[in-house]
Amino acid sequence: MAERRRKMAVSHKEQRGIFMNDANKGCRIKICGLSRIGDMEAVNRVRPDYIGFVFAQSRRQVGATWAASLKRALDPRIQAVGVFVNAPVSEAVRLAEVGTIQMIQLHGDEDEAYIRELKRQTAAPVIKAVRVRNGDDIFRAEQLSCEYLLLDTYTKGQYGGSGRVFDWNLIPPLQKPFFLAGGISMENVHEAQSCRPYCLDVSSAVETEGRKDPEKIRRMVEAVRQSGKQSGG
Ligand SMILES: O=C(O)c1ccccc1NCC(=O)[C@H](O)[C@H](O)COP(=O)(O)O
Repeated sequence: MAERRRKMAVSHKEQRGIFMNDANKGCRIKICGLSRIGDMEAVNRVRPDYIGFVFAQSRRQVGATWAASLKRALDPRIQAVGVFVNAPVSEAVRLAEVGTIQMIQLHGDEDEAYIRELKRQTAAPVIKAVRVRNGDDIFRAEQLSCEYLLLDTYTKGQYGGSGRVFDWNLIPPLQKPFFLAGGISMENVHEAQSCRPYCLDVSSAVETEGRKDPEKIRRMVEAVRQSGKQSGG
Protein backbone atom coordinates (compact mmCIF):
# COMPACT_ATOMS: atom_id res chain seq x y z
CA MET A 1 0.00 0.00 0.00
CA ALA A 2 2.80 2.43 0.96
CA GLU A 3 4.66 1.62 -2.27
CA ARG A 4 1.49 2.16 -4.31
CA ARG A 5 0.97 5.55 -2.62
CA ARG A 6 4.61 6.52 -3.27
CA LYS A 7 4.27 5.64 -6.98
CA MET A 8 1.02 7.62 -7.20
CA ALA A 9 2.73 10.61 -5.57
CA VAL A 10 5.55 10.50 -8.13
CA SER A 11 3.13 10.22 -11.01
CA HIS A 12 1.01 13.12 -9.69
CA LYS A 13 4.12 15.27 -9.18
CA GLU A 14 5.13 14.59 -12.77
CA GLN A 15 1.60 15.36 -13.88
CA ARG A 16 1.56 18.64 -11.93
CA GLY A 17 4.91 19.57 -13.41
CA ILE A 18 3.62 19.07 -16.91
CA PHE A 19 0.28 20.77 -16.36
CA MET A 20 1.46 23.73 -14.32
CA ASN A 21 4.62 24.54 -16.20
CA ASP A 22 3.57 23.84 -19.75
CA ALA A 23 2.82 27.43 -20.69
CA ASN A 24 2.70 26.47 -24.35
CA LYS A 25 -0.41 24.42 -23.92
CA GLY A 26 -3.52 26.57 -24.23
CA CYS A 27 -6.55 26.50 -21.98
CA ARG A 28 -7.63 22.97 -21.01
CA ILE A 29 -11.16 21.67 -21.20
CA LYS A 30 -13.12 19.52 -18.75
CA ILE A 31 -16.46 17.98 -19.61
CA CYS A 32 -18.30 17.24 -16.37
CA GLY A 33 -21.22 15.04 -15.35
CA LEU A 34 -20.70 12.02 -17.59
CA SER A 35 -22.76 8.98 -16.71
CA ARG A 36 -23.26 6.76 -19.76
CA ILE A 37 -21.06 4.49 -21.87
CA GLY A 38 -22.12 6.59 -24.87
CA ASP A 39 -20.63 9.63 -23.08
CA MET A 40 -17.28 7.81 -22.89
CA GLU A 41 -17.39 7.08 -26.62
CA ALA A 42 -18.17 10.74 -27.30
CA VAL A 43 -15.24 12.07 -25.25
CA ASN A 44 -12.81 9.41 -26.51
CA ARG A 45 -13.37 10.74 -30.04
CA VAL A 46 -12.36 14.34 -29.18
CA ARG A 47 -10.24 13.87 -26.04
CA PRO A 48 -10.91 16.72 -23.62
CA ASP A 49 -8.16 17.01 -20.98
CA TYR A 50 -10.49 16.03 -18.14
CA ILE A 51 -13.91 14.53 -17.57
CA GLY A 52 -15.88 14.60 -14.33
CA PHE A 53 -17.86 11.91 -12.53
CA VAL A 54 -20.33 13.43 -10.08
CA PHE A 55 -20.56 11.28 -6.92
CA ALA A 56 -22.67 13.91 -5.13
CA GLN A 57 -26.43 13.99 -5.16
CA SER A 58 -27.43 15.18 -8.62
CA ARG A 59 -29.33 14.04 -11.67
CA ARG A 60 -25.82 13.34 -13.01
CA GLN A 61 -24.78 11.21 -10.04
CA VAL A 62 -22.88 7.96 -10.59
CA GLY A 63 -22.07 5.25 -8.03
CA ALA A 64 -18.61 3.81 -7.42
CA THR A 65 -19.19 0.54 -9.29
CA TRP A 66 -20.71 2.17 -12.34
CA ALA A 67 -18.00 4.86 -12.39
CA ALA A 68 -15.36 2.09 -12.42
CA SER A 69 -17.02 0.58 -15.53
CA LEU A 70 -17.16 4.00 -17.19
CA LYS A 71 -13.48 4.58 -16.37
CA ARG A 72 -12.53 1.29 -18.06
CA ALA A 73 -14.25 2.58 -21.22
CA LEU A 74 -12.41 5.94 -21.04
CA ASP A 75 -9.32 6.72 -23.12
CA PRO A 76 -6.49 6.61 -20.53
CA ARG A 77 -5.10 9.90 -21.87
CA ILE A 78 -8.16 11.66 -20.43
CA GLN A 79 -7.94 12.39 -16.68
CA ALA A 80 -11.00 11.45 -14.61
CA VAL A 81 -12.01 13.89 -11.85
CA GLY A 82 -14.31 12.79 -9.02
CA VAL A 83 -16.76 15.48 -7.87
CA PHE A 84 -17.79 15.29 -4.19
CA VAL A 85 -19.98 17.37 -1.88
CA ASN A 86 -19.17 16.98 1.84
CA ALA A 87 -18.44 13.27 1.39
CA PRO A 88 -16.43 11.24 3.91
CA VAL A 89 -12.70 11.58 3.11
CA SER A 90 -12.49 7.79 2.82
CA GLU A 91 -14.91 7.79 -0.14
CA ALA A 92 -12.72 10.04 -2.30
CA VAL A 93 -9.52 8.28 -1.16
CA ARG A 94 -10.89 4.85 -2.05
CA LEU A 95 -11.94 5.95 -5.56
CA ALA A 96 -8.48 7.42 -6.15
CA GLU A 97 -6.79 4.32 -4.77
CA VAL A 98 -8.62 1.95 -7.10
CA GLY A 99 -7.90 4.22 -10.07
CA THR A 100 -11.46 5.27 -10.91
CA ILE A 101 -10.40 8.92 -10.54
CA GLN A 102 -7.07 10.76 -10.78
CA MET A 103 -8.15 14.06 -9.26
CA ILE A 104 -10.53 15.06 -6.48
CA GLN A 105 -12.92 18.00 -6.86
CA LEU A 106 -14.48 19.23 -3.62
CA HIS A 107 -17.67 21.06 -4.42
CA GLY A 108 -19.20 21.45 -0.96
CA ASP A 109 -18.20 23.14 2.30
CA GLU A 110 -14.94 21.23 2.81
CA ASP A 111 -12.41 23.23 4.87
CA GLU A 112 -8.63 23.26 5.35
CA ALA A 113 -8.78 20.43 7.93
CA TYR A 114 -10.69 18.28 5.46
CA ILE A 115 -8.21 18.99 2.65
CA ARG A 116 -5.24 18.24 4.94
CA GLU A 117 -6.72 14.92 5.94
CA LEU A 118 -7.37 14.09 2.28
CA LYS A 119 -3.77 14.97 1.42
CA ARG A 120 -2.51 12.80 4.27
CA GLN A 121 -4.30 9.83 2.75
CA THR A 122 -3.87 10.31 -1.00
CA ALA A 123 -1.52 11.99 -3.46
CA ALA A 124 -4.32 12.77 -5.91
CA PRO A 125 -4.38 16.51 -6.73
CA VAL A 126 -7.26 18.43 -5.15
CA ILE A 127 -9.49 21.01 -6.84
CA LYS A 128 -11.48 23.13 -4.39
CA ALA A 129 -14.63 24.64 -5.85
CA VAL A 130 -15.70 28.11 -4.77
CA ARG A 131 -19.29 29.15 -5.38
CA VAL A 132 -18.57 32.79 -5.98
CA ARG A 133 -20.60 35.52 -4.32
CA ASN A 134 -17.80 38.07 -3.97
CA GLY A 135 -14.05 38.48 -4.45
CA ASP A 136 -13.37 37.60 -0.78
CA ASP A 137 -14.72 34.07 -1.34
CA ILE A 138 -11.95 33.57 -3.91
CA PHE A 139 -9.17 35.17 -1.82
CA ARG A 140 -10.05 32.94 1.15
CA ALA A 141 -9.98 29.81 -1.00
CA GLU A 142 -6.51 30.68 -2.30
CA GLN A 143 -5.14 30.10 1.21
CA LEU A 144 -6.27 26.45 1.17
CA SER A 145 -3.75 23.70 0.52
CA CYS A 146 -5.36 22.47 -2.67
CA GLU A 147 -3.51 22.46 -6.01
CA TYR A 148 -6.31 24.07 -8.03
CA LEU A 149 -9.38 26.25 -7.52
CA LEU A 150 -12.60 25.91 -9.46
CA LEU A 151 -14.67 29.07 -9.66
CA ASP A 152 -18.37 28.37 -10.14
CA THR A 153 -21.64 30.25 -9.84
CA TYR A 154 -23.37 30.54 -6.48
CA THR A 155 -26.91 29.22 -6.82
CA LYS A 156 -29.05 28.88 -3.69
CA GLY A 157 -29.91 25.26 -2.94
CA GLN A 158 -27.64 23.85 -5.64
CA TYR A 159 -23.98 22.93 -5.31
CA GLY A 160 -23.09 22.84 -9.01
CA GLY A 161 -24.13 22.15 -12.57
CA SER A 162 -26.56 25.08 -12.62
CA GLY A 163 -25.74 26.29 -16.13
CA ARG A 164 -25.58 29.85 -14.82
CA VAL A 165 -22.74 32.37 -15.25
CA PHE A 166 -21.30 34.53 -12.42
CA ASP A 167 -19.68 37.94 -12.71
CA TRP A 168 -16.19 37.19 -14.02
CA ASN A 169 -15.08 40.72 -13.08
CA LEU A 170 -14.91 39.41 -9.49
CA ILE A 171 -11.93 37.19 -10.35
CA PRO A 172 -8.74 38.71 -8.90
CA PRO A 173 -5.23 37.85 -10.14
CA LEU A 174 -4.60 34.39 -8.68
CA GLN A 175 -1.50 32.39 -7.78
CA LYS A 176 -3.20 29.04 -8.10
CA PRO A 177 -4.30 27.68 -11.46
CA PHE A 178 -8.09 27.75 -11.66
CA PHE A 179 -10.89 26.01 -13.50
CA LEU A 180 -13.62 28.39 -14.67
CA ALA A 181 -17.12 26.89 -14.46
CA GLY A 182 -20.73 28.00 -14.47
CA GLY A 183 -22.73 28.37 -17.65
CA ILE A 184 -19.79 28.13 -20.05
CA SER A 185 -21.36 27.73 -23.50
CA MET A 186 -20.55 28.22 -27.16
CA GLU A 187 -21.75 31.82 -26.78
CA ASN A 188 -19.22 32.80 -24.10
CA VAL A 189 -16.39 30.27 -24.52
CA HIS A 190 -14.01 32.77 -26.14
CA GLU A 191 -14.73 35.52 -23.61
CA ALA A 192 -14.26 32.97 -20.79
CA GLN A 193 -10.72 32.31 -21.96
CA SER A 194 -9.86 35.98 -21.59
CA CYS A 195 -10.14 35.38 -17.79
CA ARG A 196 -6.99 33.24 -18.23
CA PRO A 197 -8.29 30.06 -16.59
CA TYR A 198 -6.12 26.97 -16.48
CA CYS A 199 -9.14 24.99 -17.66
CA LEU A 200 -12.75 25.58 -18.68
CA ASP A 201 -15.33 23.32 -17.08
CA VAL A 202 -18.56 22.63 -18.95
CA SER A 203 -21.62 20.57 -18.18
CA SER A 204 -25.14 21.93 -18.91
CA ALA A 205 -24.26 23.53 -22.25
CA VAL A 206 -23.16 20.22 -23.77
CA GLU A 207 -26.45 18.50 -22.92
CA THR A 208 -29.69 18.07 -24.83
CA GLU A 209 -32.75 17.22 -22.74
CA GLY A 210 -30.59 16.37 -19.75
CA ARG A 211 -28.21 13.99 -21.54
CA LYS A 212 -24.72 14.67 -22.77
CA ASP A 213 -24.83 15.43 -26.52
CA PRO A 214 -21.82 14.09 -28.51
CA GLU A 215 -22.08 16.81 -31.16
CA LYS A 216 -22.18 19.61 -28.56
CA ILE A 217 -19.19 18.05 -26.79
CA ARG A 218 -17.30 17.89 -30.07
CA ARG A 219 -18.03 21.54 -30.90
CA MET A 220 -17.08 22.73 -27.40
CA VAL A 221 -13.75 20.87 -27.34
CA GLU A 222 -13.01 22.09 -30.85
CA ALA A 223 -13.83 25.71 -29.90
CA VAL A 224 -11.41 25.66 -26.94
CA ARG A 225 -8.65 24.06 -29.02
CA GLN A 226 -9.16 26.55 -31.86
CA SER A 227 -8.90 29.54 -29.50
CA GLY A 228 -5.66 28.06 -28.14
CA LYS A 229 -4.20 27.91 -31.66
CA GLN A 230 -5.30 31.46 -32.48
CA SER A 231 -3.67 32.81 -29.31
CA GLY A 232 -0.46 30.96 -30.11
CA GLY A 233 -0.93 28.39 -27.31
O1 LIG B 1 -23.06 18.84 -12.19
C1 LIG B 1 -23.69 18.60 -11.17
O2 LIG B 1 -24.85 18.13 -11.21
C2 LIG B 1 -23.09 18.87 -9.82
C3 LIG B 1 -23.81 18.59 -8.68
C4 LIG B 1 -23.29 18.84 -7.43
C5 LIG B 1 -22.02 19.37 -7.31
C6 LIG B 1 -21.27 19.67 -8.44
C7 LIG B 1 -21.79 19.43 -9.70
N1 LIG B 1 -21.07 19.76 -10.85
C8 LIG B 1 -19.74 20.27 -10.78
C9 LIG B 1 -19.12 20.73 -12.05
O3 LIG B 1 -17.90 20.67 -12.13
C10 LIG B 1 -19.91 21.39 -13.15
O4 LIG B 1 -19.28 21.13 -14.35
C11 LIG B 1 -19.91 22.91 -12.89
O5 LIG B 1 -20.71 23.15 -11.77
C12 LIG B 1 -20.44 23.70 -14.10
O6 LIG B 1 -21.72 23.27 -14.49
P1 LIG B 1 -22.55 24.05 -15.63
O7 LIG B 1 -22.83 25.41 -15.10
O8 LIG B 1 -23.77 23.22 -15.79
O9 LIG B 1 -21.71 24.08 -16.87
